[in-house]
Amino acid sequence: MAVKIALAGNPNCGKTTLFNALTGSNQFVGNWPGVTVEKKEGKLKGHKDVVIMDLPGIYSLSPYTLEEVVARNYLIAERPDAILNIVDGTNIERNLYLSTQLMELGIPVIMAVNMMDVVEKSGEKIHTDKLSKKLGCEVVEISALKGTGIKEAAEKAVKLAESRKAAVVAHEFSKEAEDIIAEVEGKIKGMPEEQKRFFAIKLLEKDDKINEMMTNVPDVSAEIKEMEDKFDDDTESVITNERYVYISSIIGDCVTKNTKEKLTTSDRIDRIVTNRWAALPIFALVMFIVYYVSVTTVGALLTDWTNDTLFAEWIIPGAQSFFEGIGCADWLTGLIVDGVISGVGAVLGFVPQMLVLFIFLAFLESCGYMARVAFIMDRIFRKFGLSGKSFIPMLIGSGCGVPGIMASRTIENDRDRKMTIMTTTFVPCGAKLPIIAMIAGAFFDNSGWVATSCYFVGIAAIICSGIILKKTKMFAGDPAPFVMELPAYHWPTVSNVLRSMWERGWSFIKKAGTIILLSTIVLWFLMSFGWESGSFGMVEELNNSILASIGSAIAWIFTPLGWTNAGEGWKMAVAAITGLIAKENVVATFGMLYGFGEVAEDGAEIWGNLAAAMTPIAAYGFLVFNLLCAPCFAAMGAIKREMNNAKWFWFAIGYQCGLAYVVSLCIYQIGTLITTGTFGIGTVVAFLLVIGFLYLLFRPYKESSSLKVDAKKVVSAK
Ligand SMILES: Nc1nc2c(ncn2[C@@H]2O[C@H](COP(=O)(O)OP(=O)(O)OP(=O)(O)O)[C@@H](O)[C@H]2O)c(=O)[nH]1
Ligand SMILES: [Mg+2]
Repeated sequence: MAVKIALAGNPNCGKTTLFNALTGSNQFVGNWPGVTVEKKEGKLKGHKDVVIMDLPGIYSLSPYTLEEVVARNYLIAERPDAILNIVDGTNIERNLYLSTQLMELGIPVIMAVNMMDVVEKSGEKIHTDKLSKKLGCEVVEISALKGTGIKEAAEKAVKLAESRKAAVVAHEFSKEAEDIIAEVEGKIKGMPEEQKRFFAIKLLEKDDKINEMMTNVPDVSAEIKEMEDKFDDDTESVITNERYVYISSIIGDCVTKNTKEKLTTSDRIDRIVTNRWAALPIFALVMFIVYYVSVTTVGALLTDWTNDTLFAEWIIPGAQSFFEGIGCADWLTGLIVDGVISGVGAVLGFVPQMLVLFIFLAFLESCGYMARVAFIMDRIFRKFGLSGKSFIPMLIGSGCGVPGIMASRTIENDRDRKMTIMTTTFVPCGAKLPIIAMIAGAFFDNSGWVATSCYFVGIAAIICSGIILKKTKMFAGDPAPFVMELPAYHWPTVSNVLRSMWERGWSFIKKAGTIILLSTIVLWFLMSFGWESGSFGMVEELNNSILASIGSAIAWIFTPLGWTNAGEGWKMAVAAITGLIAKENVVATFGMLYGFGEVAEDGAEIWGNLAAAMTPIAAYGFLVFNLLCAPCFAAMGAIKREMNNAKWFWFAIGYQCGLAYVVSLCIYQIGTLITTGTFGIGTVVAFLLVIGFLYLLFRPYKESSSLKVDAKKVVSAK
């Protein structure tokens, strides 16, 4: 039978880093607490029958948020054969709080003190031998990042697990507390001796979920009362206090601190980047650089080469003549060249830009800056009644919306969580980058502000939605307090950054080879067949195709958004709809409908045809529509899972599409008024929408509105 070893520890102590190193997996690692939200299983390298389980980080075994519940339930209900307790060596005192709880579970524990590379640099000493004796478990020193000591730690954990010894608790609380715990233990029946302490303490703490995990629950109200009377405090605080007293009693012996207290580099950097005034401009600048470099400079050079030379000059003409040369049927050549290569190729052309973006994101995530951004944004969010915790899902969402939505699990408050799920995908994800780059290239001469503005349009949409939704009954309430420790900055290793980039880039390429390929094939059939001169068959004129009929049937919806030029509005409509399957499809659809391959043959600019189809204002509106409207199928699935309620799911999708439509309409109508002076019904509607929007944004909160009424009454009474 396989042996199961669970990695448990505080958030951000390096569990996933160790898990990846031990199992050869590629799970997501980031330098902030709360990265892992689901348990992940992997086989220990070199051991066929040893399963390692990566768990979300927890501060204690009293869970508050969804991902903490995952970790606790696994430890209690599935009982791994051993726990490898990862402890952050730079923060050992606080980490031991969880350790004392893990050791009460009755599962053999081995402790790995991680981040030893940092500890050694700081001049601190951890005496593992003493620690081991006091805690009654083996303690080893490791650095998950550098890979030192991890093999030994794993081997020891395997041995411990295989021994299947029951664990004994070595630490002790004060005599009074221990006596009461012993009384409760005595009342618990039908449970192995070594597990009793954990349940006894949880019963004393009045943990409301522990009853479900026990077959018969003894009545311990007398003991609770006894403890509360003796210590003059509630039981939970008493036990917490007992733990800390115990930890401080041993820590002096086990750790020799570096007495020279000096300002660490992290503190010095934080003085600048989290400065009240400089923080936001720095963040804006960082994001500008990220998007500027990835969309406009380095990324664009690579992408232009891939699009203009690789695809346009070599692959497409090459494939065309190859298939014609071997006498392939016309329709098949069409399918392959005008369908698959034009569609998938148009998407793949943007891969270099995406990889550059992913390198930046990986760097920002693993160096620790992203955690600061959440902290900075919290100051702003709080003013509007939002929690900065909502910002972490967004940061993750700038890579891909699916993990972004899942990261909402770290949010305790259910309303805030729902709101975050609804708004996270507003931030441009990797798959939206091709749309941004295409529009920036075709209409705005690759200007850097287009991409950066998209990022900030996304943030603005989140903040505005937050404010507006918070003022409705559904979401009213104070934001949950946001407490996040700021991890120390560190240089990410090159291999980690590259691995993270590749992981994301590869899943993107895989998508191009599956769902996007499939979409282009279906689209090609729809755009190549139709009714022409009274009979059904392959059409000469694109406007006679089935796709054109479908598109035209819905195109009127988007007429107010300006997607109408030259009667080609249906192409935009079709592109936006296919974008709901996967965002890259927008580019693939344009690639096919605007002849990604054909234009190139006469040497014209690759996206020249597209540029002629819309005004730049409408194009920007189109871009914003695609940023804000419902995300791809995968992300919609994630929304459905996380909401776990059909009504909420449809509300979220409806809200996203509605907002996208309104914003896009206002951009087009008001932008057109400014640039050309055209005024019409659409303009009036746009202004009314803006006024309505401003009203929703600035109307007082429910509580304060009642105050105002009172004030008026007072005035009139006079
Ligand atoms: N210097 C140093 N950094 C490390 C070490 N181990 C992990 N890290 C870094 O610590 C950060 C957190 O690592 P993760 O593996 O994501 O931590 P985790 O415990 O899985 O975090 P959660 O999933 O949030 O609970 C990352 O930036 C790692 O690169 C180490 O031994 N030394
Ligand atoms: Mg993790």
